[in-house]
Amino acid sequence: MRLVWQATPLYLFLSLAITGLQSVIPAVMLLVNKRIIDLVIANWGNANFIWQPLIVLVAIRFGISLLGAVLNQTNLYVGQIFNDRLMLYTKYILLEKSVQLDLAHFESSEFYDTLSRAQDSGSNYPVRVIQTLTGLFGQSITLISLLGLLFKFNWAIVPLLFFTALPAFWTSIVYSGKRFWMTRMETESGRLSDYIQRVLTNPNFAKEVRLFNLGEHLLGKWSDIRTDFNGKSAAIAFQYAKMRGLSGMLVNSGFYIAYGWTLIQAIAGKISVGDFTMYTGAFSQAQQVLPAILENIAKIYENNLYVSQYFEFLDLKPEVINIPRPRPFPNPIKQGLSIKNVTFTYPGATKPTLRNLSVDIKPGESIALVGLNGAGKTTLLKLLARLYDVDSGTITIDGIPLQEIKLSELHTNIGVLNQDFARYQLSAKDNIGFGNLKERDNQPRIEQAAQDSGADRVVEDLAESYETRLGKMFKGGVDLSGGQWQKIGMARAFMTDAPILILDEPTAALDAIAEYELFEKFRTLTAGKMTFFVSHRFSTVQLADRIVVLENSQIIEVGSHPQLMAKNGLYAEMFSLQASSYKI
Ligand SMILES: Nc1ncnc2c1ncn2[C@@H]1O[C@H](COP(=O)(O)OP(=O)(O)OP(=O)(O)O)[C@@H](O)[C@H]1O
Repeated sequence: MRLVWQATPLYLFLSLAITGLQSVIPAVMLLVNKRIIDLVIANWGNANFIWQPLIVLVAIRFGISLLGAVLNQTNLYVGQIFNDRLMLYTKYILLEKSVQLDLAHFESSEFYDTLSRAQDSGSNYPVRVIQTLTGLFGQSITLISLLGLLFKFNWAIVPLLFFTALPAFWTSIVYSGKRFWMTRMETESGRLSDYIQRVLTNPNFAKEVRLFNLGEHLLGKWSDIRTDFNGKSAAIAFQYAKMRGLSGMLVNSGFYIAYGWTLIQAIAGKISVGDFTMYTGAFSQAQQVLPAILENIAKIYENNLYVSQYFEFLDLKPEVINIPRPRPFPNPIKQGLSIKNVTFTYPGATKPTLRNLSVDIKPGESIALVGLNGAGKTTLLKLLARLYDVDSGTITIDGIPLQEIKLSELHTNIGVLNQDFARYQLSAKDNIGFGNLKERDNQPRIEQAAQDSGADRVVEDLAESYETRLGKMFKGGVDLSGGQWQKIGMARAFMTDAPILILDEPTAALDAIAEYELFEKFRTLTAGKMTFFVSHRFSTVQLADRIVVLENSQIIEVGSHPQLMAKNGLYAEMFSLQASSYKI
C-alpha cells in the first residue's frame, strides 16, 4: 500500500472512493424496489391512488442507475491511469535499484534468480494486488450492506453463510500458496528456458545457432522445460478445481437453507411481498458476491507472495558503498597509487584470485599487466576501479584508501575501457559521448576523440555520420565489424578527462600493427596520466614504462622491458616465444 501511495496517492484515493460508492448501489436498489413493490401491492386496484410517492421512488431508482453507469465509466478511466502510473513507478524503482547494486551482484546466479522473480512480480503483481484489494473493498461493502438487509430478517443467516464459506476460503488460500511455491521453485529452470529463448532469437547467437545446427536441439530443450512446468501447473490446477467444486457446494447449501427459510416465512404470511423480493434478491446477489470475495482474498494472498519477491530484490544492498564522510579525489595526484598486500577472493570462490599483491605506481607512469589467461589481470583492474572491495591489504591514491574516496568521484577520475566494452545500440555520437557524459553534446570534442582512435574513418562511411544508430537491433541501425566497434570504444575512452586510465584488452580485434599504432598514440595523448593496460601482444606491452607480470595469483616480476628481458624470467620467456612465432 505504501508503494502505491508513493506512486499515485490521488488516483488511489479516487479509485477507493468511487468503488465505495458503487458498492452500496445493489443494496440501495433492493431497498427502493421493495418500497415500490409494497406500495404497488398495497394500492392494487386503488382508483384514488396518489402517484407522487411512487413517481419519487421510480425517479430515485432511475437516478441511482444513472449514477451507477457514470461511476462505472469513471472508475474504468481512473483505473487505467492508476495502473499505468503504478506500473511506471514499480519499474522505475526496480531499475533504480539495479543501477545502485554492485557488479558482484551481476556476477552471481542467485542474483539473477532474485532479479528475474522481481521483474515478473514487480511488473504486474502490485497492480493486481491493488485491483483485487479495491475489488474486495467494494465487494465487502456490497456484502455488508446485503447482510445488513438479511440480518434484519434473521440474524442466524450471517453466521450460517460465514461458516459454510470457510472451507472454500481455506481451499483458495492453500492452492494459491501451492501455485506460488511451485512457480518459485521453478525460477532457475524458468530462467534457463528464457535464456534459450534469447539464444534462439538474439542476433548475437543467430550465426552460431545456424552454423552448428543448434536450433532444433535448443528448441527441444526449451520445450521440455516448458512442458514439465505445464505438467506441474496442471496437476495443481486439477486438485484445486476438485477442492473448489466440493467447497463451492457447501457455500451453495448455506444459501439454499437460508432461501428455504424465506419461503417458509413468506408462505406463513410473516413477511410482505416486497420483503420477500428484497430478501431473495439479497440472497442471490450475496451468493454471487461471497465466492468472489473469497476468491479475491486468496488472490490477494497469492499476489502478495509475488509482490514480496519484488521487495526481496529492493531489499538487496550494495556492499561497495560510500563511507559517511568520503574524501575528495586528490587532484592532481602527487605521490601516486600504492597497492599493499592486497588479497582478494571472489564471492563464493574457494581460493583467492589475488594474493598478497604489492606495487607502487608513480603519477604519469604507464603500466602494462601481463600474465597467462586467468592470472588475475582483469581482477586487479576491477579492484583499482573499486568494482569490488579488497579482502585485505590496501589500495591508496596519495595515501587515501580507495574506500574513503567518494565512489562517483572515483569513477569519474578512473576511465576504463574493457575487453567486453558495451556496444550501445544507440547513435555513434552517444557511443563515443558516453565516455564523458558532461561533454556528450560537445561535437568538436567527440570528433577529436574519434580522430584520435581512428573511429573518424568509420563514422565517415555512415549515412548519417555521428547521428547514425549503431547495431542492428533498431530500425535504421548499421552494424560494424569487431575492429570498427573497438575504434568506437577507444574513442569513448579518449573522451575522458580522468587522470587514471585503464584499458583492458579493448584492442584484441585489431591487427597487431593497428593495436601498436593505437597504443603509441594513446600514450602520447595520455602523457602525464597514469595508465594501466592489458595486452597479450608484446609489441604493445613494450611501450609501457613498467610491466607487472602476474602468475598464480601473485606478482612475480615488475620492471621495464629491458630490465625484465635481462632478468630472463617468465616475461622474457613469453616475449621470446611470441617473437619467435612471428619470425617463423
Ligand atoms: N566474477 C567472478 N567470479 C568468480 N571468479 C571469477 C570471476 N571473474 C573471474 N574469476 C576468476 O578469477 C580468475 C582471474 O580472472 P581474470 O579475469 O582476472 O583473469 P585475466 O588474467 O584477466 O585473464 P584473461 O587474460 O583471460 O583475460 C580466473 O580463474 C577466473 O575464473
